[in-house]
Amino acid sequence: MTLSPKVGKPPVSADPKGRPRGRRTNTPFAGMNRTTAGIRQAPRARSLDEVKRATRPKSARPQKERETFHALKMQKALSAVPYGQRTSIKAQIQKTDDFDNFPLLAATKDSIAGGALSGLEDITPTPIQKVAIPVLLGNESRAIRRKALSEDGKDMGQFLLAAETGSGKTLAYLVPILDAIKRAEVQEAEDESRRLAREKEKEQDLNIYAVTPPPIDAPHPTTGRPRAIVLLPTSELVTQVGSVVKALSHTLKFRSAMISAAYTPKVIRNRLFSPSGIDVLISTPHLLASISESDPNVLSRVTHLVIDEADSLLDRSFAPSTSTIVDKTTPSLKQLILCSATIPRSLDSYLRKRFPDMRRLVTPNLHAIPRRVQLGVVDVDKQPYTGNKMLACADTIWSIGKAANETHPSSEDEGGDPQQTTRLLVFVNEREKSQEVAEYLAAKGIDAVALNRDTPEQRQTETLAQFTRRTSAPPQILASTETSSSSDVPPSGPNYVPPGRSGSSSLSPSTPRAKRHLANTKVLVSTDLGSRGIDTLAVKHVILYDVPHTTVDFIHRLGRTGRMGRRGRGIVLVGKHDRKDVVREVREGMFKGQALI
Ligand SMILES: Nc1ncnc2c1ncn2[C@@H]1O[C@H](COP(=O)(O)OP(=O)(O)OP(=O)(O)O)[C@@H](O)[C@H]1O
Repeated sequence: MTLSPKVGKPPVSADPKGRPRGRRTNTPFAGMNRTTAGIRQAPRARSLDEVKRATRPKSARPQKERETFHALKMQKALSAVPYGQRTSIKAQIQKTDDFDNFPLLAATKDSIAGGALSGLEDITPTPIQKVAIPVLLGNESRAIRRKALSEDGKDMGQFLLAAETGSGKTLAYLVPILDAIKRAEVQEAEDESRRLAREKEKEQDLNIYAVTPPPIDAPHPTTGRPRAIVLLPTSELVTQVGSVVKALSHTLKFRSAMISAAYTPKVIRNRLFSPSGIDVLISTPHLLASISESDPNVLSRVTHLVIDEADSLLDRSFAPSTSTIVDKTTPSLKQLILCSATIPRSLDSYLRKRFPDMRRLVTPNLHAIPRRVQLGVVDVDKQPYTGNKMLACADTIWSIGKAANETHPSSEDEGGDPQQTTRLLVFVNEREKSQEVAEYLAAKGIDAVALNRDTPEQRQTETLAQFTRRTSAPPQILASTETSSSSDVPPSGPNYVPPGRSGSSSLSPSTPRAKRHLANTKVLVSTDLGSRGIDTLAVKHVILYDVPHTTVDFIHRLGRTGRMGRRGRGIVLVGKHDRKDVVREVREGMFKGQALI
C-alpha cells in the first residue's frame, strides 16, 4: 500500500477556479472530525401552532387510525369482492322492483305470489333475485351470455350465486329453472305432436287400412330421470327446499320429489321411480351418488344442476360425491348453478381451477352481516360469572326470556300464540359441548335441546321444525311488532350485563335440578350443523357460546337471525382464551355495515 504524496501537506484553500476547497458537506463523511458545531445561522423560531402541538398532552394528540380488520386479515377466510364491483351491481339492480320486470311465464309469476311467498303482501324481488333471475333466464345480450359458457364451447352455463344469509337465494335459482322446465315441456309436447302427425301421414300413405295399436301402458318418459336436481348437505335442508318446490308446483304444475337419509329405501324408490314421472329432484349428494352407481340413467337427462350451500358441498367431506354427480350430468347439462352465502378462499381457488369460466353473480352486501343484527358481548371472566361460561349462557337466556315474557305472558304450551314464543339458538364449536350445554341449561329450568351429527335424522328434523316456523306477516310488520327497538338492543361492552339483571346471578352453577322453569322460551344448542341454510325465521336471538373459528362461521351462525329484513340480536360469550380482537373487529364491521374478510 502506498500513501498519497499529499499526506502531511496543509489543505489547499482554493481550487484552480478560485472556489474554496474546504470539507465537502454532501458526503457520508461530512460530519466527521469536526471541531465546531457548524451551525450557520440561529435556529428558526417555532410558530404558535408548532408550539401548541408539541406541548399538547399525548392523550389529546390525534391517534393514527387503527388498521381495520387487522385480526381478521390473519384468518384470510373470505375471498374479497372489490367495492367498485359492488357499487356497479347496486346501480344495475336499482331499476328492477317487481317480478313483472322479468320475462317469466305468467304461471311462474303466479306460483311465486300464490305458492312460495303466499300470504306476503307487496312482494318485490330481493337483490340476489334481481341479479340472478335475468341472467339465468338468458335474458341478456349474446356477447355476455357467450362469456358464461364453458371454454370448450359446450353450451353449458356455469354460475355462482353468492348473497347474504336469508336473502332469498332459493327462489333466485328455482324460479328461472322451473320457468325453463315449463318452456322445455311445451316445446317437447309440440315436437312430439308434430312427430306423431308426420308418422300418421306416412302410415296413411303406405296403407290406408292400417290400424293404430292400442297405447301400451308405458311409464312416463321422465320416470327416474329428473330434468333438474338440487343438491343440499342435510336432510333438513332437503325438506326445507323440497317444501318450497312443492309450494311452487301447486300453481306451476310439475312433479318433484325429495329424497334423503330421513326416508326409508322403499319411500326413496317409490318417489324416484314414480310412474307419473319426475321433473325436479331434491337430494343429498351422498345418497344420489350411490343411487347413480346402480342406476346411471337417473342422471342421464338432467339439464339443470344446483349445488346449494356450495361452500359446504365442495369441501373435503362432500366434494367426491358432488363431483361424481357433476361429471355424470355434464353431457346433458345446460346450467350448472352453485349457490352460497359466502365465498371462502378455498372455494374461490377450487372454482378458479375447476370452473375457470364460471360467472359470479354476487350482491352488493355479500359477506356483510346486516346492520339490523346487533352484536352484544358478554365477558364471562368478569363478575358475576368469573369464568363460568355455562352460567353466563343460562343467565343471558333467562334475561332474554323474562324480558319477552313481560311483553307476551301466555305460553305456546298453554295455547298462546306460537309466534310469541322466544326461540334462541346457541352455537358451540364441538359436538360434545352441545350436549353438555343443553343439559346444563335444562338443569337451570330452560327448555333446551342439543342438535349435532349424533342426533337421529328424524329428531333433527322435528327439532329444527320448531325454529323454522313460517310467519305470514311481512318483514316490516314483524320488525315493528318486535319486543325491542334499536334502543333496547343489548348494549355491548367488555362486561355487558343483559337487561333485567340486577347485578347478581339468579342461577347457581351447582344447582342440580331446576327450581324454576323459564316459560315461553325454546333453546336449541347446535354445532355448525344448524347454521347452514336453515331458514330460522322464528329466531330473534343467537348466542355464540364459542367464538367461531372463522368469519365464514360468524356469517352463517349470525345469519340464522335477522333474515329477510327482520331485526335480530347476536350475543357472543368471550372468555380469556377467546379471540377478543376478532370479536371486536367483527362487531366494528357489523356496525359499519362492512363486508368481513
Ligand atoms: N322476494 C321475497 N320477498 C319476501 N320474502 C322472500 C322473498 N324471497 C324469499 N323470501 C323468503 O326469505 C326467506 C329466506 O330465503 P332463503 O331460505 O332462500 O334464504 P337464503 O338466501 O338461501 O339463506 P341462507 O344463506 O341462510 O341459506 C324464506 O323464508 C323465503 O320464503
